[in-house]
Amino acid sequence: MKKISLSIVCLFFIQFSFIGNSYCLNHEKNKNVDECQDLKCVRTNIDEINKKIVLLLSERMQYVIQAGNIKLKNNIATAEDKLRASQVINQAEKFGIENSLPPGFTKKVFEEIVKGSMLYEQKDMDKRKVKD
Ligand SMILES: O=C(O)C(=O)C[C@]1(C(=O)O)C=C[C@@H](O)C=C1
Repeated sequence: MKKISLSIVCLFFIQFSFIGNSYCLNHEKNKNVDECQDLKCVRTNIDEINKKIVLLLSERMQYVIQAGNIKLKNNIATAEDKLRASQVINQAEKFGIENSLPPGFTKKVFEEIVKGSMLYEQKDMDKRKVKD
């Protein structure tokens, strides 16, 4: 009942006010995990975290592309740096464990991130090589 009346109030707000609009559509966002007691709330927050992860990956990729630019300037034609890649993965795995993630989880995620980054960096470097 409480939910239905809140929805009616929200429908009214969405029609007539910007502040009400954002409150009604966003009030489940950024709830801490203990405040989230239903799947809808949990999934709303997971979706928001996913967006933050994607934004960080996009920012990271800009630095990866810049690494490729610097390599080309220094006459290095290969994006892959195996030593650095394994340092990045091991450092992330250690930090993951320190932050309560299951062993091996962060390693797997970062293996994919670093491999995908390297392939995209190489593609971009090859494109530039042809152009210059
Ligand atoms: O540090 C570099 O040289 C990069 O190009 C970045 C990066 C990474 O994603 O962290 C990508 C490819 C290399 O194999 C190593 C590391």
